[in-house]
Amino acid sequence: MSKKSETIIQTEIHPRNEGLPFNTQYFDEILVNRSAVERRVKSLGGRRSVKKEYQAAWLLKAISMIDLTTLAGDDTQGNVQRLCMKARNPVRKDLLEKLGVSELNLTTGAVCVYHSLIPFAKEALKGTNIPIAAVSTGFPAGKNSLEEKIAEIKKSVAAGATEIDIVISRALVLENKWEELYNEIKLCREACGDAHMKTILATGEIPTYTKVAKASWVAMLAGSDFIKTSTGKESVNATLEVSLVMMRCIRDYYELTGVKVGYKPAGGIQKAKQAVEFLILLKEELGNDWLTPDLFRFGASSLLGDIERQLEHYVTGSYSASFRHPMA
Ligand SMILES: O=C[C@H](O)COP(=O)(O)O
Repeated sequence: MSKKSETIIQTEIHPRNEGLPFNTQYFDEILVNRSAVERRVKSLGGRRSVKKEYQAAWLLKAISMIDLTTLAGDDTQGNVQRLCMKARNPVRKDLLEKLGVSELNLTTGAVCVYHSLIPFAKEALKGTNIPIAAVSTGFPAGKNSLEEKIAEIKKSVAAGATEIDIVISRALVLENKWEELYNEIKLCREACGDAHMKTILATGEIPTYTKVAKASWVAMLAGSDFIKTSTGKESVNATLEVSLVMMRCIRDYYELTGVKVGYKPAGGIQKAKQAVEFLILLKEELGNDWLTPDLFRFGASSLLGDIERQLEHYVTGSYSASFRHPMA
């Protein structure tokens, strides 16, 4: 692989997050100032100017960090197979050639499906290293009993999922039952075994950024490998504001433990331009170390299509967005 391609896709194995014993001292005092969050996000707008040759690199990087998702009631074997084909070859060969990175072994970060579709994804991804992520624990509402949640996780792992996206019981956050939430997530983590666990907070259903931050801390203390914003089914899904709050919790947890927890914004990220905004925030808040599929994913069903369209515009010279190379 050429130097140029290597800088686009860099993966590194990060140690699992083993968590810490429950203690409210880590998050008791958190008080997030909403207007400070909004000001910081506003400051991202319109002040980046970046070399044109780096624009495509950002978009290719973004592709490598997509959990290519289908989570619809009408999912079938056929559409999961098509999704997996797309995950294996997310960008047309001729387009990669025109971009000068034809040797790049580009895939999406993972595919994300319901439990019952895992066998079809497994078959369609044979011979690749593309992980299968399964949504579990009564996705999307998370209203199943804890026993059912644990059983569901174990079944998905046995079926071949190597990543499990769990949903938390939002009521525990709303009622400040932090220790109960910790115990629930910890049991889910144990049920995951070697599979990496992403914990969905469903931030659109959490009324304050302070509670989002506290829930993020509880999820990390209980051993989540990633914290994730949303199921994609709430009325408000991933936002830059909530991402800022969660990324800062990840940074503080790293400072405390030396462990890097991953971040996954999900739901409603449909445009290449939006994806780049998330990556700029990530780079500024957590640094280049997090610009890898091991530590950052987009949960998205339609983002890839728009990125491909923008890459087409890029090679025909009509792409106008401007931003810096992700690793620059
Ligand atoms: O986790 C992934 C989300 O469900 C995808 O949401 P989306 O369909 O809005 O991209």
